[in-house]
Amino acid sequence: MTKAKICGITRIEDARLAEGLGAWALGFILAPGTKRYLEPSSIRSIVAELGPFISSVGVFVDTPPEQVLQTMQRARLSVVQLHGSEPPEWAEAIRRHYPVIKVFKLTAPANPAWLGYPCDGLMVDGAVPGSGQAYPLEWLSPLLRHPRLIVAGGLTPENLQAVLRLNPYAVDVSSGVEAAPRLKDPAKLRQFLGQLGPLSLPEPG
Ligand SMILES: O=C(O)c1ccccc1NCC(=O)[C@H](O)[C@H](O)COP(=O)(O)O
Repeated sequence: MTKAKICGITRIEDARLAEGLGAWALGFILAPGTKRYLEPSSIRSIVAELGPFISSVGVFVDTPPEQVLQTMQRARLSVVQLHGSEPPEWAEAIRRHYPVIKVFKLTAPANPAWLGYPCDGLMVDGAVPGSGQAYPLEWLSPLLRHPRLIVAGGLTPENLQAVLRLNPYAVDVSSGVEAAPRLKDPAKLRQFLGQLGPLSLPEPG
């Protein structure tokens, strides 16, 4: 069953609602200067309010491994997402401490060589993160055999079903469930997460 990561969380109420609706993971943006950036101390306060079984993901862009590890500790996060052009050696260093999701941005069909990158989850995204930019789903074909493929980029409650037909490990969404940048829309969160998990299964018989 495909899982869901809700990214760009900045408020405790959005985190609680997403967790209550069955999200597998929440993403916190740690790339300074970007519009959903949140200070590690604020992330830590939100994470402290969550249950023990949800993954809290720190999203970094080209941050050196030592700094990633320090920030992860300060924010009390559990998974690292590398969203820039990080070399494989950086991922290997971080993986000694945390699971790593590596993101590749699609501007053309996916490159099968990405399957060899040392990571625990492989995410594909649109060209500009957090912008709602989509791409032709056929571009994912070379990666569909990855056991933990996470599909992101321009997802919304309306187009989610097309992606679910590909049966990825997880989907990731940010702007598609927002009322405005930094603020999740409760109705959109419900529409999105309601399509995943046992509640979306048809009634037996
Ligand atoms: O969301 C951001 O502002 C962001 C900034 C810098 C690096 C990564 C960022 N987001 C990462 C995500 O995982 C988003 O969920 C992903 O790009 C999909 O976004 P959207 O197309 O808006 O659903």
